[in-house]
Amino acid sequence: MLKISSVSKTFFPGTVNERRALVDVNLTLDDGDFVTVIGSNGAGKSTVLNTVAGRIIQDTGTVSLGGRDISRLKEHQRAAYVGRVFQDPMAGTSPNLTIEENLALADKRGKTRGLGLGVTSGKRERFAEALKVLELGLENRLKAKVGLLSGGQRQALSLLMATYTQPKVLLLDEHTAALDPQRAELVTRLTRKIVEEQGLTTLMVTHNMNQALEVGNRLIMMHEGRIILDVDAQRKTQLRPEDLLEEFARIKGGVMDDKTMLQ
Ligand SMILES: Nc1ncnc2c1ncn2[C@@H]1O[C@H](COP(=O)(O)OP(=O)(O)OP(=O)(O)O)[C@@H](O)[C@H]1O
Repeated sequence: MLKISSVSKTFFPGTVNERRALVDVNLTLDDGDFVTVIGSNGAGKSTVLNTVAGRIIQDTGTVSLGGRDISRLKEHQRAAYVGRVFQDPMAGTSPNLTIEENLALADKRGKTRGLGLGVTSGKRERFAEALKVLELGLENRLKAKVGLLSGGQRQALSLLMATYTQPKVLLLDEHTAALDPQRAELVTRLTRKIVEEQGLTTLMVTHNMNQALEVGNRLIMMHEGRIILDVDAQRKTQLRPEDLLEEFARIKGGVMDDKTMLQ
């Protein structure tokens, strides 16, 4: 279970640049919950993910995973529990290393690092088996440098790497946004498959409302640092993107003018 309790975060407090990124955010995910997160620009979506990952430490409140308070753990100390995929396909992989070396890195995540990235034949077999899930034929290219892969292939590999050691929570930060529609579709399909097969507890930020409605078993909408809407699985199946825009306008008394929210 992931529990975010009364978390607030203000950047540059007391200055002209003060930004209240999170205001008393409460969110509990049961094991296996797959929650999509939407909201206007600057709503606090990435900051929520950053506080779970430990990249940002909240001012007040706590974050706990499986009943353990991880609030004060540094990002690298949470690496064993938290998998993350970013928007940039280049961010999750090392271009100068081969596919199998990248997977060896993923395999070591959160463990004490040894010196080299020695890939034994046993490991190689396991990597090849895992790569088959992606249906991209990468299992036949274990010794290819990752820098040679396309953006979509790299993002699929990033996803596999982020989930390789079955993290307690998976954080997806607009991880399909930089891909063309076909590749985005592929990575979305793989995401559903991997999350479902491993029963991963997942938070996925997206600007694509169709994707937010189609994927996962719950949806939250954020605005100005707060969760303003929380939709369960059943209600989610009945909603259309237009309904979300209407909900936003109803709650905030304004119009969602972010074009990207209309995708
Ligand atoms: N590291 C930081 N330093 C200073 N301000 C930050 C930092 N990270 C976020 N902010 C500010 O906090 C607020 C929330 O930002 P956040 O990135 O969480 O929004 P978001 O919902 O992910 O937005 P977007 O959809 O535009 O990516 C914004 O006002 C942003 O400028």
